[in-house]
Amino acid sequence: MSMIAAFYSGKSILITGATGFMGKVLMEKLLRTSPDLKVVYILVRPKAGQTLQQRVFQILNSKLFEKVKEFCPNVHEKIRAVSADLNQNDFAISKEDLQELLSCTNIVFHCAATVRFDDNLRHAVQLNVTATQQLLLMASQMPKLEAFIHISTAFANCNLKHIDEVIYPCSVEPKKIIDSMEWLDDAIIDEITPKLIGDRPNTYTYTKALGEMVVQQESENLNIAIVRPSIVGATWQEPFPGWVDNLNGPSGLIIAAGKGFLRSIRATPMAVADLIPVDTVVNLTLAVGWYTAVHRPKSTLIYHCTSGNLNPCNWGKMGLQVLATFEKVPFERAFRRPYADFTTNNFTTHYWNAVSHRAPAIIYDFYLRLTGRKPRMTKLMNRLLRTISMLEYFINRSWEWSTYNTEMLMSELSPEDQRVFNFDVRQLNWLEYIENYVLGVKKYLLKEDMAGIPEARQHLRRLRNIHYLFNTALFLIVWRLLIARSQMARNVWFFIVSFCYKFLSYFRASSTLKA
Ligand SMILES: CCCCCCCCCCCCCCCCCCCCCCCCCC(=O)SCCNC(=O)CCNC(=O)[C@H](O)C(C)(C)COP(=O)(O)OP(=O)(O)OC[C@H]1O[C@@H](n2cnc3c(N)ncnc32)[C@H](O)[C@@H]1OP(=O)(O)O
Ligand SMILES: NC(=O)C1=CN([C@@H]2O[C@H](COP(=O)(O)OP(=O)(O)OC[C@H]3O[C@@H](n4cnc5c(N)ncnc54)[C@H](OP(=O)(O)O)[C@@H]3O)[C@@H](O)[C@H]2O)C=CC1
Repeated sequence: MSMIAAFYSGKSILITGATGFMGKVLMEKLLRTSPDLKVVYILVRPKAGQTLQQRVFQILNSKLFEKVKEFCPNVHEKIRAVSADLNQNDFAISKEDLQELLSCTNIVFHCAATVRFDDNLRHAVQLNVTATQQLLLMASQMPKLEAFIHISTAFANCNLKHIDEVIYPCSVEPKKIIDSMEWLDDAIIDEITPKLIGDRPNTYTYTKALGEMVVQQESENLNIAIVRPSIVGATWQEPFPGWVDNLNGPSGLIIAAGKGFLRSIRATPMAVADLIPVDTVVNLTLAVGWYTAVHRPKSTLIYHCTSGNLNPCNWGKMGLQVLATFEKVPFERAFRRPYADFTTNNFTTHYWNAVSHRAPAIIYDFYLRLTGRKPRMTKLMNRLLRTISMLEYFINRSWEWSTYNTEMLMSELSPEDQRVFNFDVRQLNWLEYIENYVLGVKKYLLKEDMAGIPEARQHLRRLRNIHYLFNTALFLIVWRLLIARSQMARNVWFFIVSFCYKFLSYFRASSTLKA
């Protein structure tokens, strides 16, 4: 019997960010392994014209939740969606709902965040710092609370090379930042943002670091732990391999490469690709919830959920395996044949951006215009290049994260828990994982049918022929222009033609003699 699964039975669990990538997998695993839990409260906001009930219905009826229903047929009754917007004061939760949450919650998993790298500081602070502070305040009024688990990121301190499982203070107190956001206007905030974030690459990593400081400040009153995952990728094993549902991390770039948009990217092939499967993060998070509640460690423990120090994979190996998988399972309706390479300096990056990204986009838009359609490729390509520029920071550096607490926790688990809540990334076979990841992107993100593979292959063959034809035509045009303008080109052309003529005459003469 799993001690962790038994621990969650009968419990009331509050999850923020349950509609997000990680939140969904967390909810799924909880319901599958502890179907006897009392209730899962999820804070949800209406979004994109959908009410919260519609959103929850859609999630629970998705492929991800198919297996859960075998173990927990009344899954709909176990989920209680509470209308809440973390951007609002007191989360805009109704009084009755708030009362129920305060009086019943046993465990809090705080996953909600803005993970956008380009968010303005005000919004990032609101969600990643102020909302965390407010949730902690709520938690401090929960008499039955046993543990509060905060999901941060291993990149909160990406300005350092070696990162320990400790909280590193930021130069300005989070409370001061929160206060200043109330009275500073947007223009001034934009101006001071670079100074505040310092040597971090974006507001996301900075506000996640501030969020950790807020958590630390409340840790005297609460039983808290922090989980810091690195780059969260598709599922490794559970509920099935390769599940992914958003473009974050490598997923968007896998699509861009598979569809032939992305042809080169500035990356360091030997830099560690610190990817971690989402089910591994969820297993660790649930184990941390159990350990924090049952063992009540004296201080706030931080757990790194990273792969680099235990089972490293680099971007070069990952890229090659991604490309190899495209050979086996091509994506449908590709723009160009999938081929991409890493560039390592500014000059080659600019060159390949111009030749492999911008030029084909301009040519394709010209073709769209000629055929009376609206050009769109240049715009799309510009957005892709902007996205890449924001991810580059993370694929050209390596970090070292210590994992003492994570390893300590692993050793505390019973063999059964180590199996059911496996977060031992040493068992991960990268090549198999990446292949399943690419397949998952095709099936669950692009919603492409495997039956369409022969047609996709045929489309790629057509693209190859167009490519050869285009290159030959281009060569002939350039050559023709050169011959018209340069004596040297004419001499070379004359030499080649006469050489071919002589060769053919010799060949013809020798075959006549033999006959
Ligand atoms: C040796 C030879 C081998 C050769 C091999 C060659 C290999 C070739 C194979 C390639 C694979 C191998 C390399 C993998 C490298 C992975 C790097 C990962 C680093 C991640 C580090 C994370 C560390 C921190 C982890 C954390 O702790 S946090 C979680 C991470 N957080 C994020 O990853 C948010 C990022 N995103 C945004 O910050 C916003 O997305 C924003 C970007 C501002 C746009 O924003 P915007 O343009 O305003 O609007 P959107 O609506 O968002 O998107 C607008 C348009 O961009 C598209 N699009 C959104 N996203 C992405 C995305 N990712 N990738 C691509 N496209 C994307 C979207 O499809 C939409 O297209 P459209 O609709 O126009 O067609
Ligand atoms: N993905 C990754 O690579 C990594 C993620 N993390 C951390 O893991 C956690 C989860 O990330 P992930 O699941 O990937 O992120 P997602 O963007 O997929 O999910 C974010 C969640 O936060 C919710 N949320 C955002 N704004 C609000 C709001 N105003 N009110 C209520 N809910 C809101 C979203 O709700 P809605 O659906 O309504 O938008 C969604 O459920 C985050 O704390 C992130 O920092 C850490 C390392 C890496």
